[in-house]
Amino acid sequence: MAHYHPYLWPTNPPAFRDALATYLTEMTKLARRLLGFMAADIGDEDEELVDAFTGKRQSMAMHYYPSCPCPDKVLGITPHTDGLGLTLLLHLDDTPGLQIKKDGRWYPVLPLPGAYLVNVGDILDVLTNGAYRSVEHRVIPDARRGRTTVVFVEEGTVGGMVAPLPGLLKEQEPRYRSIELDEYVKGILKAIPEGIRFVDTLKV
Ligand SMILES: O=C(O)CCC(=O)C(=O)O
Ligand SMILES: [Fe+2]
Repeated sequence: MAHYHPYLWPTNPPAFRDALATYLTEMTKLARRLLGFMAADIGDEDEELVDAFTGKRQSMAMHYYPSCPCPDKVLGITPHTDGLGLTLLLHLDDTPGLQIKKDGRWYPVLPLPGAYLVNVGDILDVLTNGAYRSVEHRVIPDARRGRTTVVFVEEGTVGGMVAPLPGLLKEQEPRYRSIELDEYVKGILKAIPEGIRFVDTLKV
């Protein structure tokens, strides 16, 4: 809990911070379960993937995208892959807007009532040695309706390193070189304005 900073959130309405704390607890449990499924899927029997995320930094954001009369002229969020580990996205309404890129084309990802959108970030890509690929996405505003989302993000490392899980490297060649988390974050911040994906520079 060293990174827990509830004072950053508004005090009005009065129940807001408590509700967020409960939400964070439940999201942490959901993330653990999802990572357990992913670990089983990639043959990570010791659940190194779950350990990589346990007790690590988490963050949350709430996005509001106002409607825009010229949606083809602006972007809600520019194209990117999530730089950190695992993103869980909740739609608070049924306004469309999120798109993912596949084979050079953009495809809409429509909100489903009661469903979370699980977005693989670059660190999860590295930890799983490329088994789970991070996905490029963007947000387009809607012409008539606003859109609100809640984003929960977790970071993962192997002993402070952004690196393929050691257990996987017993039978696979590393697809990424290892780097300390601090250096990784500095790398991302430098790469964004240059329009490059830092994780691409780690590929071997
Ligand atoms: O609000 C959304 O639909 C996407 C947000 C997003 O891509 C992000 O926060 O990284
Ligand atoms: Fe994103």
